[in-house]
Amino acid sequence: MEHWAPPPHPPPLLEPWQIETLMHQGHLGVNLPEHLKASLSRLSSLAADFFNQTSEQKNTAYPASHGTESGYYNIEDEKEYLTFRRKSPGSTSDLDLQAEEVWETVAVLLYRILCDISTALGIPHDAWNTLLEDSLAMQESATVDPTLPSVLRLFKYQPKQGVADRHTDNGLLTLCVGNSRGLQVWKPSTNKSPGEWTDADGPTVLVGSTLRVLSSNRCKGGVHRVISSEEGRSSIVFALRPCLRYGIELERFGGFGSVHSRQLYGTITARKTNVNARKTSVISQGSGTG
Ligand SMILES: O=C(O)CCC(=O)C(=O)O
Ligand SMILES: [Fe+2]
Repeated sequence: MEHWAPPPHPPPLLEPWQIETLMHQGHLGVNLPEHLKASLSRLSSLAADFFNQTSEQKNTAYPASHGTESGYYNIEDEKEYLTFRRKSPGSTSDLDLQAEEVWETVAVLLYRILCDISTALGIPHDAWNTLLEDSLAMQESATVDPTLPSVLRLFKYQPKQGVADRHTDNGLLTLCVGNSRGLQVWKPSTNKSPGEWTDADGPTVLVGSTLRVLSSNRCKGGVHRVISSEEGRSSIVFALRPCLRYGIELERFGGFGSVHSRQLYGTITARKTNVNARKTSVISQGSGTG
């Protein structure tokens, strides 16, 4: 029998003009497949049930750990959010299972977009393999694995006060799906017009700083913020961040030399203030979920 090798990478997802737009402005509104929309909407209603519980129930079910990086976190009079980082062993709650399903589907979608970007930039698709190890599905683990920083976040912004300051996410790519307006993206200036904030147009993919750096700035970082709204807002955010276990040969990405992923990501995160933490100091350059 003739042997067929498996396809080396997933099939293209976006049109070349969409990839060009994403790389140029750092963000892009995307149409999601129907099955993912249904999956997100189930997660959104389970998230609403979760947020309707008492603080004690929320803190007990998902204790915060690693600062803002895992579990339930509440910023008084602003927003509350639940961060999934791993699958708790033995968990069978509907919310956990739905989060796991959304993680897998969105991670694969972002991986396909990463491959589309690679095609546009002449980066071999397998250059991403070590950076995505164990990240395309939620890993089961008793404790948070510091080498796997990807997160799925469910936000509930309070009416009139829920915000996130201007920032670029840290990771590779982020998908934000909100139930109403509030997310704004920065449109870079062109010859004809100055830069401006515009409302995100539905589900939005954002380029994170790690991808910007790996692409030697050929992909711009997606600058965004969340502004308050009368009715408040809920959103689901998945941030695909690099696995921090291996060195990266930068030649494969069109650069020079090599760097350990942990060092690269550490440098990127060290320069920023977390826009999802309680405010303690003046923000210079913010970073959010991704
Ligand atoms: O709620 C959103 O849609 C975006 C939140 C955000 O930018 C972040 O957490 O980094
Ligand atoms: Fe963000």
